[in-house]
Amino acid sequence: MLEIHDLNVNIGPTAILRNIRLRVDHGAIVGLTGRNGAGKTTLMRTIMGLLKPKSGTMQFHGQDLVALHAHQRSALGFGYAPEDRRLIPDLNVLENLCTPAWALGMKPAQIEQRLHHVQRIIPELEEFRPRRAMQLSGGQQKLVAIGRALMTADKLLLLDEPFEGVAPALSKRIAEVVGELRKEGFSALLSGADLQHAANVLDHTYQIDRGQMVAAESTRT
Ligand SMILES: Nc1ncnc2c1ncn2[C@@H]1O[C@H](COP(=O)(O)OP(=O)(O)OP(=O)(O)O)[C@@H](O)[C@H]1O
Repeated sequence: MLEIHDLNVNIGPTAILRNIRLRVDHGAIVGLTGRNGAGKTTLMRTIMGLLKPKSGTMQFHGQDLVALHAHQRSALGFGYAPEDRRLIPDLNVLENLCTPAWALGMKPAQIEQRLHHVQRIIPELEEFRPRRAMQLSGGQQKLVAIGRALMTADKLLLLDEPFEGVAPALSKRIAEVVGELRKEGFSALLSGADLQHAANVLDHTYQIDRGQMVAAESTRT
């Protein structure tokens, strides 16, 4: 489904990603591990179209992604929950959930339908809806960021560091949500220095170090 070959990404004059290859099959939950600064966020941002590769190919269902802008990739069914969540602190959770749907020009009835679907996967969001984003814990904000990504995504989710800085009970809950996404037929790429919490839902884990893939292992039988 998503296939990346020989991807090279520079930020300014510095080579950040080198000869990256990665594959996410339909319905697969794939991990991307590596230390801080290894290049996980850079890879996610490049897949979303927020950074332009220097060279290499990225295809989604055989379609060339490199030629598409970020909003065109969202329209293909991609959702992105960034590491720093990027919630708008003064807006309530409902408004935060709706921002990408508004940006894509979805009609109110369609937004309502998506909200219903997202809340079925993450029921906590219904209770959070009236609260301002700044009133939530870091882990609760991560759940909202996943929900927001789901508002426009129906195929591929990129979850950058979903467990980073999250208390164990909420990490367990986020892993359950990833399990639900699998049941719903989503594919996902999850990054983290430690993906232990998600070990039983990951199909494969890629390991990245200093901008290069060092290993890919199968984690499920
Ligand atoms: N805007 C930027 N300008 C210069 N260098 C950058 C920029 N963004 C990232 N880098 C560098 O690119 C490398 C990869 O960073 P990246 O954020 O992708 O790593 P990461 O694996 O996601 O780690 P972290 O969890 O710390 O974010 C790091 O060496 C980082 O310093």
